[in-house]
Amino acid sequence: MEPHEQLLQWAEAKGVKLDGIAPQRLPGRGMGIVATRSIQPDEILLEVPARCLRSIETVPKSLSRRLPRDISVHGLLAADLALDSTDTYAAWNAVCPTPADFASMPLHWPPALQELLPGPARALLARQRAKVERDWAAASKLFLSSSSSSPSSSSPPSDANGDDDDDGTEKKTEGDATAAAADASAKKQRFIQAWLLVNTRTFYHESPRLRRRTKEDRMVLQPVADLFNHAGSRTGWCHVAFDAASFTVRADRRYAAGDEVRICYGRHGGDLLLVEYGFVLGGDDDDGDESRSSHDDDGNENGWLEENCWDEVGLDDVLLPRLSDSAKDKLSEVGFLGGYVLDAGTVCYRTQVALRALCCLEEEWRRFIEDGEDGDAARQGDVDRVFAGLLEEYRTQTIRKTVAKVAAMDGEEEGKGESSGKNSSSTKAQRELLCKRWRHVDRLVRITVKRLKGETGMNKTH
Ligand SMILES: C[S@@+](CC[C@H](N)C(=O)[O-])C[C@H]1O[C@@H](n2cnc3c(N)ncnc32)[C@H](O)[C@@H]1O
Repeated sequence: MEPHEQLLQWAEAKGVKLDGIAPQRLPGRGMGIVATRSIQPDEILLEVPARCLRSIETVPKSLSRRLPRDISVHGLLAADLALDSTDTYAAWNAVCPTPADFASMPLHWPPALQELLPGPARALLARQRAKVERDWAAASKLFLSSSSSSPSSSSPPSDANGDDDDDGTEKKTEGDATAAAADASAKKQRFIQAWLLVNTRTFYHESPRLRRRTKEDRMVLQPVADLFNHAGSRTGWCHVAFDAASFTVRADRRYAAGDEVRICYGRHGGDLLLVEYGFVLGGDDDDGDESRSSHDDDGNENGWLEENCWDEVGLDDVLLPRLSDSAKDKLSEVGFLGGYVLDAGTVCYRTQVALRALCCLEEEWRRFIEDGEDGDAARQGDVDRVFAGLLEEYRTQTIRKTVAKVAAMDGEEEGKGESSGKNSSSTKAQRELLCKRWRHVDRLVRITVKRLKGETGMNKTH
């Protein structure tokens, strides 16, 4: 029997109900959920009773009492996943991604490649790393203490894949510094693997205990529901809801047998999806060739943006280096320094403010902030021209050069990093993912340049 069939057997015995759907392996997406018959809008496709959740409530006391009281729920669940040596969740663990599957996560990329991520993705990665390190700092004592291998059993822990090569207790007593360092590193890697599982598979939930936590930390794991992939279109994803008794997933529309059924992880742009989930949505058939006129350029319904309608491009790297120190001070005073973005249809108001700090007189700039964009229509054309120039330069000087640099990198050089995916095929996949992300950035920038040049003013902000 396939692991996902065993998971279903285990989950259904615990009260999980699937109706008209089943897990299936899908090319390029790992596991996913597909319709097994035609489905009508509003049908309940999945019910996961609260007793099946893996949560702060299910972490054994033998583990939680040995961790700091203020450890995040994320850290606690990761420690539980990494150190659980019982077979309670064996059927569930067997369908979870392996460390090799997580080679696509930028956290595991070689530093040379991480440095070439778009600015917002680099910032997200730095925040993610800080969270991992904070949680590891809280959990590491337990992992590294000699008797800590398995708080809930006397046998050594095994990870989700049965890759049980960790005999930490013995190594530590050898007094061998090298072996101890390798052991510590392996334990940290195991923790990070579990941390990423939690990061990519949890659902927002509220229980009395979770309500005492920050919103960001109100997370639970649920079996089977964690096999739904993400849809980034405005429509075309099922509704997920919970109450005290259960989670339910309800069909948003009709599905034919064989259609993939997805949910929406949130209104996430491409940088976030890449850093937090390790994938990039949307086609990749565009090499930036200006001579080809693609319907995608207008972001119309059939284009690539349909697949990730919430995609956006961070512009801090475009604008901040252009601003003088005094312009930055002024922007900072009014709360508009940084955080500049554009999407397929709009350029954010913060960007408009920063652009005027670049190319308008101070009184015009102040009037714009006070009156909003409508008070400044006469200057909009000049601002658009300057902005289009900056974006075109960004395309030639940053985007294209970065894509060329990534394409020219070879796996051996990258392998010097601390990547978990050191073999050349995984680093090639990492490079392709990064290039794909940059090509999407390029397309959004190109769409904006066209609009700036083709219209008298940018009348949309967000
Ligand atoms: C909650 S899991 C979904 C199930 C997952 N595909 C699996 O094999 O277990 C989230 C992960 O699925 C993958 N994923 C989700 N949506 C995707 C999509 N639209 N395209 C490609 N990969 C996707 C990413 O690797 C993400 O980190």
